Amino acid sequence: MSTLAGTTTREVVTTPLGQRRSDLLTKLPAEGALAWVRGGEGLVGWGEAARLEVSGPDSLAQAERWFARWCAEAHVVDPVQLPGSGPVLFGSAAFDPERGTSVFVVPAVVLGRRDGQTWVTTTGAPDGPDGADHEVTEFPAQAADTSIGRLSYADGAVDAVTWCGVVAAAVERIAAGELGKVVLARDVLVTADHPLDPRRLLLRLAARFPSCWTFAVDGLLGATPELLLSRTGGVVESRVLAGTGSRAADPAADAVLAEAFAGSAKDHAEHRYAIDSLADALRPFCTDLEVPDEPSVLTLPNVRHLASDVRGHLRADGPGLLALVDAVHPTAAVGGAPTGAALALIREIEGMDRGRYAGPVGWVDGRGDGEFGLALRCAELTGGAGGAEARLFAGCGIVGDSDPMAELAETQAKLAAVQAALQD
Ligand SMILES: C=C(O[C@H]1C=CC=C(C(=O)O)[C@@H]1O)C(=O)O
Repeated sequence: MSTLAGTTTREVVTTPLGQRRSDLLTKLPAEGALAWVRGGEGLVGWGEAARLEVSGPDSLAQAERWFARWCAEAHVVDPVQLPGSGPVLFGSAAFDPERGTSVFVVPAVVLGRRDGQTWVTTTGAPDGPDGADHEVTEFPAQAADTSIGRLSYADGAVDAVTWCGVVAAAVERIAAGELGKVVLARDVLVTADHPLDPRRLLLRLAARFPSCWTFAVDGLLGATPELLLSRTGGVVESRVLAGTGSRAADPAADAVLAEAFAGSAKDHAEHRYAIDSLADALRPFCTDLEVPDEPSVLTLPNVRHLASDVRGHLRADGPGLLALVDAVHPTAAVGGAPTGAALALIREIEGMDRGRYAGPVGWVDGRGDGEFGLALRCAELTGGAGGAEARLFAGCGIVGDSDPMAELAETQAKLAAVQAALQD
């Protein structure tokens, strides 16, 4: 299904706003918030100039063609000429496009900041209500601080005990030689007394996880530490994560955990699968690809991860960013290895519809620059506008020596990222 709003020539006008410091996320309205922000820079958007919902194996390719046609019919005024200025498409793709629906939105208004420069882009019919005069106002501060009251949690598709059994079954299948790694996930349901304001969640996540990418697309909100792929001109970059260690409040205990984690053979094995899958899929499109020999440790408030930053130069005839995302997804950070066997096992035993969790989420502009992360550490607001319900997700890489109880504890530590942001 696809809808292309507006039949008249579109006017896409980017206006420089100079050096502003105010928080981009505070500009968002409560309805239809779109965001991709890290360290105070990035893009926020609202309103819909066009929207595409698509499912099936060629969803990302369809979205790429659709946005190219949309841009070709637009009259663009863009004196800023930075990645993210001019026409922008936000997207949140299903983890498994054969089972889920991917959502793409061209916002009516985008507020962007990069390298200290701020701009606003408005899209609409010439002289229409969403035209270049659109006011960018700040919402009242209390909107982000409004209490949501008590939170109550319930099992998602699979309860915790059953999920441990699912992990044990996966370990047996790995031991039988069917595959090397599979990522298994679970969800929990949360209901609040009062409506969940997406801006409240986004502001709290961005403040607590400044090294992560805080995102919102069509009711899926989170702060992901994992960059699937970015493209800036001919340069592609990725931050591959896999392998997770716990944190302790006491500094001495935390140092002990950090040392054990850095030397953990199990976590290094999990990481190797993920980095190999990304590098193998990306290399054919690149003239060169720098892949670190050893991962580094990324420390977050709730967990620590093994991380590898990959960088390459695209071949001149390379495809667009959405096609590249399609080529690399799912890496073994969210699927497994080999990919086909892992996806088949996830469909067979996970017992949950992932929807857009663990799928690519981010943005692409009319030049083909953009950033897509993996939708991790996230909540899907399920109650509609003004709703007080959400689904939270977390998954873990399972290898031959995984212990189901330890993996359950790992999902709990990952879920804590959004839970802390929800709590008063
Ligand atoms: C699948 C998730 O995390 C991935 C990213 C980092 C570390 C992971 C791990 O150690 O299992 C996962 O591969 C999730 O957070 O839901």
